[in-house]
Amino acid sequence: AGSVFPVLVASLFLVLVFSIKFAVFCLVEMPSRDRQPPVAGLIFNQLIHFRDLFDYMTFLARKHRTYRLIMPSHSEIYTVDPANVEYILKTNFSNYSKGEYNCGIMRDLFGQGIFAVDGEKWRHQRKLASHEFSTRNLRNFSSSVFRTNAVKLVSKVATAAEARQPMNMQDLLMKSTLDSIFKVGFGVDLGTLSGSYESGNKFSQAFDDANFIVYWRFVNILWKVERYLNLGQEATLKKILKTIDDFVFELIRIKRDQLKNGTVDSGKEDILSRFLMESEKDPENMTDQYLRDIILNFIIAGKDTSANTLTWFFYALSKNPRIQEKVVDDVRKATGCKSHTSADDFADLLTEAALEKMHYLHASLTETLRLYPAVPVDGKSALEDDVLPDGFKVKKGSGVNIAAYAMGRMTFLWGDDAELFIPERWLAEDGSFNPESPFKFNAFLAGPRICIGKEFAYRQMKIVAALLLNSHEFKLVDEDRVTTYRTMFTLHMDQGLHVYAYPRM
Ligand code: HEM
Repeated sequence: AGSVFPVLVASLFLVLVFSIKFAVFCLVEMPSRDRQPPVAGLIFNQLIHFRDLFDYMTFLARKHRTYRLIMPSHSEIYTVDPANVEYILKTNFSNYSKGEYNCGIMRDLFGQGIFAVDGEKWRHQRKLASHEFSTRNLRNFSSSVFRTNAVKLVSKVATAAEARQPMNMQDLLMKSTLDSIFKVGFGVDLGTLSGSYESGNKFSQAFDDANFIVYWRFVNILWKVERYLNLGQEATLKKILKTIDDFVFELIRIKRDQLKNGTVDSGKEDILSRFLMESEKDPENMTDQYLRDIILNFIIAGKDTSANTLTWFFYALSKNPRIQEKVVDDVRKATGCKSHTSADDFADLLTEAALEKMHYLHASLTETLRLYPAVPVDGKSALEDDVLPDGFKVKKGSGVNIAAYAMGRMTFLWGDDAELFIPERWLAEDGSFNPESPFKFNAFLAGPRICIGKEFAYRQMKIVAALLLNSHEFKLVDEDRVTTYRTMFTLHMDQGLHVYAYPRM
């Protein structure tokens, strides 16, 4: 109790300072309209609304397309204006970096990995990763891994369907995508879906918990004090990070041994092996610690995003049986498969050409990302004073956030039916997919830091969705249950997605 007291005093003091600052803003700055974005509140408001944070941002964005929240050290600006988004992500890219504020929060988990660095470190990793993702080798290898793992997933679902048992699809999808990313990224069969590898499951749970606790720091301005005193969530995080680190360093050790013994197949080197070979040329910079960071960033990039999107996709389809049937028609037409086929046979039909023909499935996944973007908010920091296209000033050091979740719900962007799930909005008259500007639909962001894995993710999601839907029909266990997210970096469904599956003819 003794160590809690200083935190309590510090909190009260900060609340007092904040309240005075806020009063000064309201009384002095607001009426004079210095053309900074309107103040929508204090960062404390986000603390109160932490559980429904992204909906709270949506609520504020309906009032002001660009607004700011006041913090002790700086303002955090939020925008849903596509012109601003284009300006921040592309036109004046060099003025909007991740910044020390965001990177400082993320460092314990993400280290010096691509998500949490700027400048030279970012350029180096971006170049290496972009090269990897563009190779035909990786495309072929990853597609075959996706097919193999999706067939295993169908078999899990079939077992539950036969026993008429409900299943948590989010859990199964998370395990399946984690297995895929480990195989493609690091050449390792983790086997979390089959439950064959206990430490893989422990690692996965630790990773999700760390994602949640680190995100909490964005609203808990006392996190550094708590970390220093080793209290509460910060004490838990410390333990979790140890589990994560032990696991990843062991992985690096195994891969280094494999490389030394020449047991890596040179035609199919996974991404980690390539980074390791790179590290031999540059051992001073590419230390084990740096490799650990690259690996963790890669996992969060590749596991949570695709699994979260698929989870919301199955949720939307279970809510809309008509759309579910249309997706099944689409995948069967594209593969030339007239009725039920075994998962193994159907997987062979999922060639790149067939996947490209699946316009309705592509539209449904994109509609999912519009309403449930896997990365719901993306934060940058202004290096210099600036003025956004909507005329609002940005002060040096301000946070600038692109609120993708809120953007997907704006009627001024998507029309009065913005909150409804309508894949058809993405289709041209001839049924082909019609993309939107990446500054309006920004689930993958845009500009020089656009997601590297976009094509990879669509390919994976299409293979998994096609195989599952060709074999089973999905219905929610409880139609009336309120479904929401767990606030963190990625849009996890809170409490999972519980469905029944029925074999499809
Ligand atoms: C539905 C799936 C996905 C979505 C919605 C998505 C979205 C995003 C977003 C919003 C960012 C920007 C994050 C930021 O700057 O803070 C990003 C970056 C990135 N994504 Fe994805 N992503 C997906 C899948 C993947 C996959 C499967 C991979 C790789 C296996 C991947 C690799 C990356 C990488 C390496 C970056 C960092 C790019 C940079 O900073 O230059 N993503 N992604």
